[in-house]
Amino acid sequence: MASIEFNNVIKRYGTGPKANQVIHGVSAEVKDGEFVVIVGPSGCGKSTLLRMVAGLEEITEGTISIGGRVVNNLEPAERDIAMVFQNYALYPHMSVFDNMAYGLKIKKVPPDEIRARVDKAAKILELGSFLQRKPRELSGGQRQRVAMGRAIVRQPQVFLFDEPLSNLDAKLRAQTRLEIEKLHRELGITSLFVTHDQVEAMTLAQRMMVMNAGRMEQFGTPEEVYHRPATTFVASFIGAPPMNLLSGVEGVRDGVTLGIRPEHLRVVDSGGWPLAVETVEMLGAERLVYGRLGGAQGPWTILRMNEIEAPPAPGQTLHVLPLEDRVHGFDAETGVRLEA
Ligand SMILES: Nc1ncnc2c1ncn2[C@@H]1O[C@H](COP(=O)(O)OP(=O)(O)OP(=O)(O)O)[C@@H](O)[C@H]1O
Repeated sequence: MASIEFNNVIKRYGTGPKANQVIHGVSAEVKDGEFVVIVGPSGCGKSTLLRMVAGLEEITEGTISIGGRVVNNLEPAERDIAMVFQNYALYPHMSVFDNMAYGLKIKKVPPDEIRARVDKAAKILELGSFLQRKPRELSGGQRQRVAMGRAIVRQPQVFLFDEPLSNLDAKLRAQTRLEIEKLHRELGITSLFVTHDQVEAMTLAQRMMVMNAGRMEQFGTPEEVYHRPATTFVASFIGAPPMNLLSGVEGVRDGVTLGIRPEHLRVVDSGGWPLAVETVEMLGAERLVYGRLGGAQGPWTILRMNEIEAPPAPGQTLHVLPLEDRVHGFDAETGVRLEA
């Protein structure tokens, strides 16, 4: 096992005046044995970051270390990592056993040991009864487990996952998520997991790295990121529906954007801010009320109500107030969190 250190990592594609810088100086340390999720919207640079750790992409400036050793100039095979991709890339003509054993055979690991390692991985992943099948005889979730098995048998220092669940349907995704969590609990191998899905990030991560346009906006536990977002970007990216970001609210000084999660707005009998209701969405256990807050600029303000509360009608004006200790303040210009 090993830590992973990013030291002012910069990535440019191309050279000269046409160069396109996509990672703008990322510094962070992933601790030995930690499960870290890199999350952000499409194109923010998360795969590029992962591929630089893997050695599939050159590091333009700065360094990446694995276990205290700078790996910038090491070949992928010398980095002691194993990568799981979104398209499992199994060999179709080989059995599950041979797919998992292949990398070890190439490395001339003795057959007894190959058998032992594959059996152990198959047990952890509950693939024991599928070892003689071909990939086409497996479901998508089982194939993804074989891909993970292939990574496990190599006993790497680091696991790298690039959106491994995005080809699975919602139910299987949730199930495989639990399996990956269990895998990490049992093996404790340092893991970097890339996804654009914030639910996946929140549920899997011990810490998450939230990326936006090639910069790391926050690196913290899911609780920290959710309860103390460092920027308005993080505030609106994590959480669905997103945090309300309000400016021009009565009693709030200029230059401050207020952040309030939809579940932290409460309807009050009188006083409070007027909210003109436009639509109400019924989602089963809860309702989302979309409205315009008096004086506030920007998009809808969203209020989350549980289904037991009487729903407002479109056109009605509610009076709402936030829970006092759940109001976030951000610098309107920079988007950075204001303390106090
Ligand atoms: N080989 C390349 N040459 C030039 N630009 C590239 C190359 N690969 C990626 N990029 C650019 O780098 C930026 C980051 O891409 P990257 O694939 O890392 O994003 P991502 O966050 O993983 O996105 P997605 O979730 O869509 O995969 C994008 O703007 C992309 O267009």
